Amino acid sequence: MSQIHVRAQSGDVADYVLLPGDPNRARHIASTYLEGVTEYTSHRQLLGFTGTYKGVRVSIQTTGMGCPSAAIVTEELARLGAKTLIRVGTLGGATPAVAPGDLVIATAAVPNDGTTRQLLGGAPYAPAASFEVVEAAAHAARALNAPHHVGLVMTEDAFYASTPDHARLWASRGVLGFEMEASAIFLVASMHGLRAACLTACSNDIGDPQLVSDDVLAAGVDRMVQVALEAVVRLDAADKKA
Ligand SMILES: O=P(O)(O)O[C@H]1O[C@H](CO)[C@@H](O)[C@H]1O
Ligand SMILES: O=c1cc[nH]c(=O)[nH]1
Repeated sequence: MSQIHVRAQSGDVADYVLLPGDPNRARHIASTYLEGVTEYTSHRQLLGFTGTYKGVRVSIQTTGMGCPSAAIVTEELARLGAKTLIRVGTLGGATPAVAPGDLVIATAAVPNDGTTRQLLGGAPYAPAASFEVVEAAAHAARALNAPHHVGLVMTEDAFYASTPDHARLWASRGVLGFEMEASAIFLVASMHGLRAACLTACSNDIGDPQLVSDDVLAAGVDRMVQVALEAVVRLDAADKKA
């Protein structure tokens, strides 16, 4: 049955779904990396595409920005039958150790957002990525020689509230960077028994809205997408054996 926002039918969406925030990134991934692509939705610019990568059926579904939109999309993808969700986003680095264009593979997301607070009724909870997907992504990053970090991110609502002091405080607690969707995707995926992960390319230093140069960011985004797609191939092979 078609959903309210992700206007697709069961069967339109693949088991494996990549989740960019940005619709232009969704179109870029679909047109650059997938074969036999169909666009199954464009409602509200939450563009969705399905095709194949190395013979594996994969969808690319835009989440929009922020947890409210990402939670809606995750919920509706679960209802449409998706099984494994991998966010492919950008993040503000919390520490100079995360260089422009570097890949960050989140193990969990500190939930500094209102959507997970509402869903949890204020109960403490640790929104975490699925170990199997993190492992597959880390393996793919090593195989592709993609500079990468594996660890915590913070998910927040207020893009312009972040300051260098806030970033340094959270970096001292192990946070690698800041983004705006992972906590909601992890929680809603867990509530539906789905696997989820979050890969991000570093687009800027936190507190500095100036993005890294277009070519450095584009190269980082493309490395991230290749890592995500190779992780899907690895997961699919393991899933078929299980
Ligand atoms: O590049 P995307 O995937 O949109 O991710 C990041 O960029 C947006 C903010 O500029 C937020 O959505 C944040 O999470
Ligand atoms: O949430 C985000 C994403 C990218 N860069 C930031 O500074 N914050």
